[in-house]
Amino acid sequence: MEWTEQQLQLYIQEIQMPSQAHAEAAQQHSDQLTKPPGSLGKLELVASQLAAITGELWPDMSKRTVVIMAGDHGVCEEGVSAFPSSVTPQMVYNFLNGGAAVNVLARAAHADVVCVDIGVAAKLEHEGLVSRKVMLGTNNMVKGAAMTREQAIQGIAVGITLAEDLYAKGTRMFATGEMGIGNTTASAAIVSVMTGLTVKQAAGRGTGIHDSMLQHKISVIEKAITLNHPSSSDPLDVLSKVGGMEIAGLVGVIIGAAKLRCPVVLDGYISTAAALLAAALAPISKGYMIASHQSQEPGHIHALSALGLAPCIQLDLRVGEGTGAVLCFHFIDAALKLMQEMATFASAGVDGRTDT
Ligand SMILES: Cc1cc2ncn([C@H]3O[C@H](COP(=O)(O)O)[C@@H](O)[C@H]3O)c2cc1C
Ligand SMILES: O=C(O)c1cccnc1
Repeated sequence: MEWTEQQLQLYIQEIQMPSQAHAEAAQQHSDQLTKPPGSLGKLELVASQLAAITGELWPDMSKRTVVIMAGDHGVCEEGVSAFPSSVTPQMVYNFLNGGAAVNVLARAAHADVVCVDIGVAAKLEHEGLVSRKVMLGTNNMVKGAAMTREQAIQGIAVGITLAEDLYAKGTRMFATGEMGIGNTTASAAIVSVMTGLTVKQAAGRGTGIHDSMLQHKISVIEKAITLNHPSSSDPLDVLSKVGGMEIAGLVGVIIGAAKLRCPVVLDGYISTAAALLAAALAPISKGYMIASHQSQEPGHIHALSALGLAPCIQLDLRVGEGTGAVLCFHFIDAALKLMQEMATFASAGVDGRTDT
């Protein structure tokens, strides 16, 4: 089914604010546990946020899914990645066969992996693949728009309907993952337009490009922005002109998760570029986002702070796929377990503070 822009806006209007009352109730409980108040730092904050999101004090987050959106980028013909576009479909099969980094980390974190072909240039067939191809790779953004506005909306709709389907099958927590050679170029363009960072600040080494290729990548992104004039006040314009189809899909997953009152754990730079667009389209969705980690891409921390988010962990990751987001599930599990299992000052007979 094709979505119109109006349908998307109507869906977005249904997103509810996370419940401040539940956040406060969770914080009050946390303050009664046998530790100095606030001393568990982000673990306490995440537990309160989960209560606000779900409306339950200790929600069951055991059914969790990392959604890997895969798409190709026309801009790769400019030479912006250390690897060829052929790696995108090859890695899709690797995900489906369980051999990628994200698969291993997902098994360790008891998470399901769902891989979606939303815009891979090659024809893909595998019984485990979710085939939702909107286009055969984006157009080269230095020659025109990466995709049409309608295709951007279709990509978002794919992400939303997938989130709805997964929710119907029991998923209560989402992680964003992606695969698409060239997608740190599209992400840097989005981050630059949406945050006002210069392209030089927003562009990083992606798969590990050397200095001269990085300079070239910066000039390619600058050229694409000059040619297409994406409007920072119109996220669909930015997505269609300098985005990527897997990024469109992730915008949809984020908006869908927010509408479904589920936390959505963001991975690295590409996921955060999608989150900037989702937040611009649906500001309330920000309350449903958890920033998992700080990527080695230099613009990532700035993109996160533009969203008002702070990463839970810093492991020098620069692989994407959803790896950091899935690792963060362990941290979230720990936060919930502490809240449920720690003794209170009263139950353990521990004296409270005396300085008040
Ligand atoms: C084997 C391999 C596995 C990956 N898994 C994620 N990425 C990551 O690298 C790509 C982005 O970097 P760039 O913009 O420089 O192309 C994306 O596909 C991202 O998911 C991979 C890249 C490679 C080569
Ligand atoms: O931050 C990321 O997610 C990232 C960084 C480099 C390459 N691929 C992904």
